[in-house]
Formats: sequence, structure tokens, C-alpha cells
Amino acid sequence: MTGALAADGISFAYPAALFRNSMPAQILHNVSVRLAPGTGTALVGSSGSGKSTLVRILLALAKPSSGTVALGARQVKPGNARSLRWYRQAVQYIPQNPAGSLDPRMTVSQLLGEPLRQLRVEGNHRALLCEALERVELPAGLLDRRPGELSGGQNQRVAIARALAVRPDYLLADEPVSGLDLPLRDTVLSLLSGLVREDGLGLLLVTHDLATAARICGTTAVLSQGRIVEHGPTRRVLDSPGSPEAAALVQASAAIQIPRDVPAGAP
Ligand SMILES: Nc1ncnc2c1ncn2[C@@H]1O[C@H](COP(=O)(O)OP(=O)(O)OP(=O)(O)O)[C@@H](O)[C@H]1O
Repeated sequence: MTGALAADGISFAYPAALFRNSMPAQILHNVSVRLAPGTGTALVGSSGSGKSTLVRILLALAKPSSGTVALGARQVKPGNARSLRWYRQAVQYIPQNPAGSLDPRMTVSQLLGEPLRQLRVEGNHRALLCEALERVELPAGLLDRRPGELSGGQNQRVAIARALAVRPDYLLADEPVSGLDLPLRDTVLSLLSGLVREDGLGLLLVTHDLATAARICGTTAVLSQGRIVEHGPTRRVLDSPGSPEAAALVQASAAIQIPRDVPAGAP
């Protein structure tokens, strides 16, 4: 059984740009988040608050200036591909615009098989590919197609299947539905919700939008200027935000909801 995925006391600064004679930019200040299997945690915050930087640190792609990342009892640090193979298999990333991350020259079979080969995952790869496709409700008949031969929605699911093929315990999804139209957004959110509730994956969902967070995440952490200013049940954050940053995000989410409810043809 995989343990929690925890970032503890993370601080981080991007190095000073020498040519600009600038100081190192302190981006994260003593940030802690803890993810557990079968639970969804939303990381919300305004643009530039440090969400993607924290995700990079959780993915062991950047080294914090202080603090630790650990999966269960095992500490994780940036390192070579071989030393991180176990971690890459356990923790997968779904980027913003997942479909855009697919190489158009590769078939679905090659796209899904690549991480299995790179991470030297044991077992029958063909069976793992089919299992991943089935989980995102795509037929195995698509394995020989290329992204250009699929719809936008199918490509989104292929990209999620790619993360699922290695059978991870955790998914870190950075704004996975921004830029999608509403029906597609709904499909992807339902899929992610099922992965948490039915398959027991742990999910970190990075989003600007608290309404999106509320759909799938029981817990929400609010990041503001590199600090966690609120961390608790999403319902509580929505109903009685305890920080000005959370209050502003609730207001923004509500404002985005209003036009959707306006009947067609209304002035
Ligand atoms: N490579 C870099 N070098 C220097 N500063 C950077 C670098 N990448 C990001 N930053 C700065 O770090 C801060 C946090 O960026 P980050 O991308 O983590 O925020 P974010 O909350 O994910 O924003 P967004 O919601 O717009 O994606 C920003 O001020 C950004 O300009």
C-alpha cells in the first residue's frame, strides 16, 4: 500500500538572473501539502501564486531550497531518470491542455507504450494499454490511430490514459480542463472524479477555479504569493472563506457561474 505523498515545509527561489542584476525571486515560503490515496486535493490560487512551481517540486523536477518531498517513508529528490523510475511510475502528471502534449506522429499504441518502456514497467504492455483505454472509455480499436484522426475529446482521454497506463498511485493535474469547452470539461472532470472515488487514486488538481475544485476535491489549499493561506474542506472554503484570497476566488468562481445560468436569449 502506497503511503501519503507529502511536501513538507517547502521553500523555493528561482535563481537570480545575472544579466539583470536581480535578486533570487523567493516563490514558495514554507509550503506543506499532503495527498492521500482515494482523495482529491485542489491547489487554488491566482496567477503567479506558485502553483506550477510547487507541482514541479512534487514531480522532483526542481529542488527546494528547504523542505522535503516524500512518498510514504521514502524521500524524493531530483536525480537521474534511473533513480526516479519508481517515483515516476507512482506519480504521474497531466499537463494543461493534455491533448496538446501528444506527439501527432505517434499512434495511440506508441503514445501509451512510451512511458511503459521508459519506466521499464513489468507485465504485458498490450494488456496495460487496453486496460488504460478501457478506463477512459475508449475502444482498443483506436490503438493504431494517430491524434490527428481522433476528436478533441478522444485525444484528451488518450492523454489521461497515457498517465494511467503505468498504473500510478497519484495524479498531479495542472489546470487539466482550462481551455476546454464546457461539455468536454465535464467529461474530463467526471473521469478524474471516478479515478479518485472508484479507483482510489490520489489527485492534486491545480486550478484557478473553486467551482471546478468543488466538483472533485474534498480538500482545498489556497496558495497566495507562495504561502498556503487556507487549507481545509472545500465546502467550508466555499461557504465561509477564511482569507481575503479565498474570498476573492469564491467571488470569481461565482461570477463565472452566473452567465452559464442565464437563459438563452436573455439580454
Ligand atoms: N523559470 C523561472 N524563472 C524565474 N521566475 C519564474 C520561473 N517560472 C516561474 N517564475 C515566477 O514564479 C512565480 C510563480 O510562477 P508559477 O508558474 O509557479 O505560478 P502559477 O500560480 O502556477 O501561475 P499560473 O496560474 O499563471 O500558471 C511567478 O512570479 C513567475 O513569474
